[in-house]
This record gives sequence, structure tokens and C-alpha cells, in this order.
Amino acid sequence: ISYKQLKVEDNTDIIMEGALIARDRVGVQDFVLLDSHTSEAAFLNNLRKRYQENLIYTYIGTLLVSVNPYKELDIYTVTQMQLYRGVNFFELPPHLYAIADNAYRVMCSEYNNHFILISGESGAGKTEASKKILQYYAVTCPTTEQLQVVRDRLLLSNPVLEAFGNAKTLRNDNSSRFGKYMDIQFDFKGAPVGGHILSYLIEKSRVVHQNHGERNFHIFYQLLEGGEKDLLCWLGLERNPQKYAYLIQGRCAKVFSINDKNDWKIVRKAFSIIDFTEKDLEVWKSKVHPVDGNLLLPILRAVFVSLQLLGVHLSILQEALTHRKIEARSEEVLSPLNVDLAFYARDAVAKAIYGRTFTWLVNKINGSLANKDSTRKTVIGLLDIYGFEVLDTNSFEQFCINYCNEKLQQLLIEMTLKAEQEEYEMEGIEWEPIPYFNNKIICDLVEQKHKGIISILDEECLRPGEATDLSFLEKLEEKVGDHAHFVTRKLADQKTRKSIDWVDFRLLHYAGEVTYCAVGFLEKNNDLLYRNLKEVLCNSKNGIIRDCFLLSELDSRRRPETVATQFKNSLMSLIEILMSKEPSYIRCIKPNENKEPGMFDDCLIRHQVKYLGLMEHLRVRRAGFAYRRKYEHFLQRYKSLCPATWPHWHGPAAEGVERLIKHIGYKPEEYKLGRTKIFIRFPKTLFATEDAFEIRKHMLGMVPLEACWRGVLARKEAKKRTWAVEIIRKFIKGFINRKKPLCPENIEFVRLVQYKYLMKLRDHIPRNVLDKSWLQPPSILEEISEMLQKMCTRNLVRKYCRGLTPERKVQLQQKAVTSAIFRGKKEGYQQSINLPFADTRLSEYMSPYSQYATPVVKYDRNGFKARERLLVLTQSSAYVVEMAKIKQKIDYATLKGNSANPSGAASVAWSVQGGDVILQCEHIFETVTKLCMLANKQNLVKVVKGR
Ligand SMILES: Nc1ncnc2c1ncn2[C@@H]1O[C@H](COP(=O)(O)OP(=O)(O)OP(=O)(O)O)[C@@H](O)[C@H]1O
Repeated sequence: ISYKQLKVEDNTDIIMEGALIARDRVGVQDFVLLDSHTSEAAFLNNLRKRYQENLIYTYIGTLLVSVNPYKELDIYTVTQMQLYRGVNFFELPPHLYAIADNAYRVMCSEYNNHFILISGESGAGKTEASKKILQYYAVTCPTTEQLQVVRDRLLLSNPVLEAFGNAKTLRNDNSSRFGKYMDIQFDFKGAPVGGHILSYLIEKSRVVHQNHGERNFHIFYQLLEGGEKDLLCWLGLERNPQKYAYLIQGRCAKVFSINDKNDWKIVRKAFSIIDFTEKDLEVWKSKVHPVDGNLLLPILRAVFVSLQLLGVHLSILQEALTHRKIEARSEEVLSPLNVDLAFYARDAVAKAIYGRTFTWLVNKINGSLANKDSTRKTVIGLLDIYGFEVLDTNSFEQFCINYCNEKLQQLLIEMTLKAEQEEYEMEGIEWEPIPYFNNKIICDLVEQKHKGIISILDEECLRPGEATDLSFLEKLEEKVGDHAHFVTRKLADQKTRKSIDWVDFRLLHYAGEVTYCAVGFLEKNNDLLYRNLKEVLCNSKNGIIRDCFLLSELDSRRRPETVATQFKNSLMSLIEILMSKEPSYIRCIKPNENKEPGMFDDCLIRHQVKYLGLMEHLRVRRAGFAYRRKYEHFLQRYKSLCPATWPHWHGPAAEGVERLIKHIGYKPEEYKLGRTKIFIRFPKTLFATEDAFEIRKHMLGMVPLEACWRGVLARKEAKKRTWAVEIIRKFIKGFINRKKPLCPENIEFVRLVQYKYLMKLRDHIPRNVLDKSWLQPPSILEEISEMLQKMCTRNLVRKYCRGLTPERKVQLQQKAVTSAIFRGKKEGYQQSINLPFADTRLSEYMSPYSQYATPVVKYDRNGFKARERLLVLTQSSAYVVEMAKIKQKIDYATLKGNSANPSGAASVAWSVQGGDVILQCEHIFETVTKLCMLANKQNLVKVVKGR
């Protein structure tokens, strides 16, 4: 039996159940368990509390919400990865690794395909999350030497794609300017054996234009900064980016947080591992020159170099950039371009070359990731895609991005509802319709054939005559003007009209309203490259350019698909890909605009919670039942709450749960009983049960191990609980760490050993405080065992102390003092410690004032003359009494010290003001102890030779 099976059978996941349900200063780990679930304020509050404790992850059921910490956290180590590996989803605090591991485990056991959708706005941490998941698989999945090449390629595809597809923007210094879907393929043993990447909508316009404070794609700066001298020379480039107009429009070629030189080295290394040949490196040639700002007409200096690199003849390129070929009847006429159109042609070439070579690059990477073997693979897809975007001015790009988010939201709702529905069906629970907003109506508005916005846009782009952005807007008003989710200034009511410009249209998306400026829609959708320019590129001598611009394109009389239609089609196939897989979701949130750690901007986050549809998701997730658990797990945890189920229930778990909840007093509307699970509708029902369980647990004084190991979670004070759990975890982490690096099999083994030992220990816990029989731990568990032993002892001691009578307590306190003074120092100590001390040796001398009395022999100062006396101790003084006469009174305050002889001699010398008092008595340990306790001078006793 594997450890995992053991765990499931033994319900040890219940250990962490307490942590999941915990409601303390770090909020709830699952929003589903929030009491006031529909309140956005409560949602934000929980998120804030956790973020302030560096707990950046929280669940909504199985969806993970992540808030960008903007600082390095110690939660992505190999040890953490090992910790999450193979552990039940809810056993550990929410984490990316839990999502990744869950998808992986289900894939391995059910042999099905999965995807993890990571979304959020720019800078929210999507790319980081997807990289971390990839690293998780690279570290935790089984691999062989041969497979390591695949693993490295998968990992190194990232820096290459980032170099060519990412750029510094105002919102993120490393912003992905394209959508990415990456399939990781696994063989039947769960080893990653290949991959495939799909890219979406690379932001080509950045090649020719950057806003203030932004840069072009990283690769240009990396090349100039890090490129070897020979390479730059070969490319005809100068190291200084200021020489290139396309690179400096944002006026920030140098960025503090980016090390272009270093990144260049990584990209070069990645190229060699991703199977790029020297010939492939011509990609530099194809990329560099169209971006050379000096390609401005009529300055043709750079063109000479470009010709060489692009493999195009001078006169041909010159003509192509300054003329347009017009087909009139069967003739072709060259019409010269004005300056503006020539600029347009230049930029169009640059954008087209960049866009297509980017696709070429992705294909090249795919070639190197492809697994040629035809055996069946399972896949986990990682979708890192732009989240809902609402800028000050929203253009064609935002329209596409937001349409994409509508589609993905629809997929999420359908799949979540489907999953809920399937679970209810499987459990035999009546399906209850869940009220939610179905955004299909908005998707239709955008994508419907003939009637949707994209079709109308295409029509305007393709129709002969003078189509403009304004005529497009008019067509929209005409065709979709009556749609409930579409508004323009003309259609708006008095109140809304002011906020919409004449060139705007507004869509009421599922996440909120977005106003789009129609200016540029036609041009961006057409993305035209003049035919003669295309011809030039198709005939290039540069192999990559030729690969990107196929001659067959020229032969085809069909107009190429518009950008929006291409995007729509690629989205459709993406949705199809995703629909066939099991979903997991990660929603990333950006906490502030300043990229600052620890800053939680309520307003910005509220906005994202809305746009990410989190409240909607929470509502869907909770519309049915907030909590569901297998009967066995539920019964195991709460059985102590019902006499019929405590300590053991011998019948079927389902019946046990029924008895249990009847006894607790659940109302019928609070729960439903399925085939294998109990479904609880409201978190408050669960919390009340949990509270009752806490109290019951304390009353029962459950076994010490539980108090140490799992019960620590249930302690009242959150601080103590966190402390104890942390300590235990630290120890577990510690021993796993010490054996670093552990291979997965070892981890499994370590866990098995840990589990077995703890289980055995549970049955052999010492029963009383003097029982020293602590189970010998295996060496890897020494630390944790010592820790548990200490906690257990402390617990036994506490229990023991509580059971003491007052008399016994006094005795033990006295013995503790005796021990502190004499232990190991004076003969006869051992015998005396085992004998009880008497309250007094002369009861007739006891009074409300005197505490103790004993016969003594008093010696004179020289120690020769002995006289029989009585010693009476009161609260403040000691009296040496002869018959009923006080011979000497010693104020405790004047007592300077005490000394005794280490030998068996029963004498003690008190050093007082005015000289020593030497006494001998039969019960020296008892007498000195009582004196010291009354005088509170135990520290002053010395055991020295010569007394
Ligand atoms: N888990 C994390 N730990 C530490 N820093 C992080 C984490 N996630 C994100 N960051 C920081 O935030 C920055 C932005 O994150 P990232 O590039 O992943 O955002 P994004 O959502 O992919 O943005 P875009 O859509 O613009 O590509 C990172 O460069 C990094 O500095």
C-alpha cells in the first residue's frame, strides 16, 4: 500500500482540516467558508488580512486566487515543492504547487488531460505563476537523463519567448505582449516527454511605436547590449540603442530592473539547447533591420545593410517601399506613395516581419519540444493569457483581449457548473438551479456570424468604397443598436451620454462596462501589407523570411483573414482544446500600481475582484453547498460530539453521520446527504460544529499525541497554534532538508517512515509523567521525536499537576527546594528526598504564628559547647528556645547565608549579623528547606566542607 493510500484510508488529511477551517487573524484559506459570502467587503478583508501576513494564495473551492507579493518569498524552494508533492489538495495551505500537483496526480491516476488557466491583469503575476508551475513539474516529475533534455527545453523556451514576446511597459517591466498556451506532454509514467506552444495576438504595433516610459521588445536591447562585437558588426549594428528610432520612442532604453546583457547570455544558451542551428540564427538578420529607424525615406544608408540581411535587392526594396502596385484590369500599375503612406508601408513591413518571425520562432521551439514517439500521452496545458483590460483609452487590442476573457469566463462558468452538477448527480442529490449571469449573450454580440461586431467590422474592412471607423460605428448602431449590452453616444440616455464620445462604443461586459474608441479599428483589423512589399519578402534570399512569407500567399486571390477573425478562430479552437480537458484556475491580482511589496490598494483590488469575476465564481461555487466531505472523514473528525458514535461507530459511516448530525441538531435546510458525502449548505453550520468539537476535545483531554501533533491546531490562542504548527513543520522540513537533495522515491520513503513511526507512537504514548519509555525514533525522525517528547512530557506534567492535592503540592514544592539546595552536594539527600517532610516535629509549638518547630543542638561559636534547644520558625523570624524562653531571635532579614557540610553531618551554620549560629538537628534537609522557604533565601545556602 502506498503512503497516499494509507493516508486516505486513515483519514490523516483530517489533521489539516482544522487548519482549513481555521478562522484566525490570517483569515480563511477558502473564501467559500467566509460567513458573509456575498459581501465584497468581507472578500477584500480576508484577502488583505492574508496578504499582510505574506499569505498570497487563497482558494475559492479549487480556484486559486494569488496576489502579487512584489518580493521574493521563501515558498518556492525545492523543499516546498517536495512538501506539496502527492499531498491531498486541502492538506496544506493554498499554493500554486497544490494546483499543479492536483492536476498532475489526477492526470496520472485517471489518465486524462488537464489545463491550468492563469489570468489577471498586466503585472498581476501570471507569467511568474506559469514559470513556477513549470519548474514544479521539472523538479518533481520522474525523469531520466534522456528526458532531461526535454525538461531543459521546456524550461528554456521561456527566456526565448520572453525575449521576443515581452517588453517593458508602464505596468510591468517584463510584460508578456502575447497570449500563451503551452501543453506539457507526459508519458504513462508521468514523466514530461514533450510540449507544444500556441501563441496569441502578439502586439506587433510595439515594434514601430512605444508609449512614453515603455520599450520595444526586450530582444533588441539585449542584442545591442550583450551581442558579441563580431555579431553586431555582421549585422551592421551599433551598440547604442539611441541610434535606432524604433527603440527609443518611450525614452527608456535602459531599465533599472532589467539586465539586458545577462538576459542576452541566457537567450543565447537557450538557443543552443532548443536546437537552433547557426542558420536559424539568421533570425537576427530578419528581425533587426526593419526596426532600424534609419530606414526612413529617403535616407537609404541602412537599406544597404538591410538588403544584405533581408536578402533583397536594393532597387526592388526601394521601389517597394515607395510605391504601391495597383491592379487595373489585367494591368499592374505602380503608383508612388506620399510620405505618410511610405511611413505606413515601412511600419507595416516591420510589423509583418516581426509578427511572422515570432510565429516562426514559436514553431521552431515546438519542433524542438515535439515528441516523435507515437504512444499516447496525457497533457497538462498552461494558459497564461491577458486578463480583462480597461485602460483610459481602449482600442482594438483591448476589444480582442476582453472578448477573449468573455469566452474564458463562459468556459469557467460552464465547467464549474458542470462539475457541480456532475457531483450532485453522482451523489444522488437533487439538482438545484444556480442563479448566475450567463455571459453567452455578450459572446454572441461579439462573435455571431453576420450579426456580431466582428462580422460587421470585417464587412466594413472588405467592402468597396470609403469605409471608415465612423462608418463602422454607424453600422454597429444600425445592426446591434438594440442589444442590451451595447451603447453609443447616440443610443445612450441623457445621463450616460456625457461619458461616451462620438467615436466610442461601449460594451457591458460580464465584468463591467468598457468604452472602446473605434478609431483605428479598421486599419488594425485589416493589417494590410501592400502586395508589392509582400512579393519582395516572398522572394527574399533569407530563408526565414521566405518561410514566413510564402509565395503561395501571392497566388491566392482570396483576401487573407482579418485580424479579428483570425483571433476569433484561434480562440474557438483554444476553447475546443480546453473543453476536452479538466480545468484548474489561477486568478492573479495586482495589489498596487507602484510594484511595491506590502501595499494593498483596496480600490485597485476591488476593481480586479470584479473584473476577474471572483464574486461571481464564489456565488456559483457556493450556490449549492459551501462544504462537502466524505462520510468517513466527517465522522472521524466529529464523532466525539455524539454518545452513539463515540468512541467508535461500528456501522456504515453514512449512518453514523446521520446519527451524529441528528444529535447535534442540524436543521433539514442546512445539509443534504449524498451517496458518499455530506453536503453542508452554510459555513456557519460547519463552524458551529467545529467550535463544539474544540470544546469537546478539551473536555475529553484527547491523547497527548493529538494534543501535540494535531490538537495544537485547535488551541484557543491563534498565536500559540501558529507557533506550534510552525515548529513541527519546521522540524519536518528540517529533516527533509538535511537529506537534500532527495529524489522523489526517497521523499516517499521518508514519509512512509514518518507515518509509520507516528502511528506506532500514538499507540505507545507514555501514560504518566514518570514513564520514560519513549519510542526510539528512526534517525531521520530524531528531531521531531524529541520535539514531540517534550510536548508530550509537558502535557503529562500539566495533567499530573492538575491532579495533585494541595498537601501533595506543598510537599513537592518543598522537595523542589531541597533538590535545588542539596542535590548532588550532600550525603543522605537521596534518602531524604523520598521521605515526606513533616509539617512540624513539635506539634505543641504550632500556632497561627509558628510554621515549624524541631529540637536542635546549638553549639557555641567555637563549636565545642553543645546545648539542647528548640528551633521555632515563624513567617518573619527564627527563634532558638530553651524551655519556654526565647534565647535568640534571628530576623530572616539579617540572615546572610547558610552553610552545611557535604558529609553526613547534620549541622548547619547560619551566618547572621553579629556572627554564625551553629545548629545540629536530626532532620537537617527538612529544617533547612523550611527555613529557606520561609526566609526566601534558598540561594544563600552553600554546602561547604568544614561545617
Ligand atoms: N510570486 C511572485 N513572487 C515574487 N514576485 C512576483 C511574483 N509574481 C509576480 N512577481 C513580480 O511581479 C512582476 C510581474 O509579474 P508577471 O510578469 O508574472 O505579471 P503578468 O501578469 O504576467 O503581467 P503581463 O500580463 O504584463 O505579462 C514580476 O516581474 C515579479 O517581479
